[in-house]
Amino acid sequence: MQKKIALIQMDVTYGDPKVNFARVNKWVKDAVQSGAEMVVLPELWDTGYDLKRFDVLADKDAHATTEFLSDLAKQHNVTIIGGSVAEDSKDGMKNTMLVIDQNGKLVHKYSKLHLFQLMDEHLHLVEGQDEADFELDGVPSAGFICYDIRFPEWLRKSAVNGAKVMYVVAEWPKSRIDHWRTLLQARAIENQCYVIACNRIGSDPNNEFGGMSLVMDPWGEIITEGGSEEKMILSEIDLDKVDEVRKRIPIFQDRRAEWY
Ligand SMILES: NC(=O)CCC(=O)C(=O)O
Repeated sequence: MQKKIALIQMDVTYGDPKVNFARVNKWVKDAVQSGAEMVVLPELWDTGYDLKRFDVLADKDAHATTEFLSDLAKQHNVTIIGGSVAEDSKDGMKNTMLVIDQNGKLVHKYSKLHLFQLMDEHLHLVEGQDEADFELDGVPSAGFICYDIRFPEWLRKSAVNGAKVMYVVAEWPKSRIDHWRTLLQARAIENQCYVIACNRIGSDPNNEFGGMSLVMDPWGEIITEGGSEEKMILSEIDLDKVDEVRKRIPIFQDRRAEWY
């Protein structure tokens, strides 16, 4: 099974959802015109890290953002890994990933589990209480948000549950972009799955972001990499490769979970 994917390595205007909605509208249209069947957006594409103003900016229960992405998905018959958005939930503010199928149905909602203290998330957000796993077009998949990739046990859980594709959405600063690449490669190799990772570009008052969005195959080879400009990265994945790699080195049979 093959799939054509567009990663939107976009700039995000700090604290201005209206401008960012218009941007995403155009990017999704361009991606579909280029033949993409799936579009992946970065972390907090609607507000950026304007956490201090989440009380006025965050979307109540992510209703408006879900509706916006759902309309786009239906209109263009495309699946959207909707990055993450600022959600004003009943439990508090969350950094929430939305996954929408090509019929506009919300198939998965995941709020970031690991809050990143270096960017003050712990002061403004509450952590999610969701599983990372979901099924999309019959493919076992999982979604993670940025700092989550530093917790291999969290991604491993999804691989053990059967995930063949892991989506990662991020606002990862340029200053640690080597960590980004290395961690993603390790997650792909150790879990023998595709890693599809979309990072933003541009800057906000506190950080310059690094781009380098990428698609990594289950052998850990980079199929496509985004560099450091604002752009759409088109890539194709072949899911049969996951089974081939898992057969060649059968780590899921060989692991001795009773020892660790
Ligand atoms: N937005 C994030 O979670 C950033 C994580 C990050 O930069 C890291 O080094 O980890």
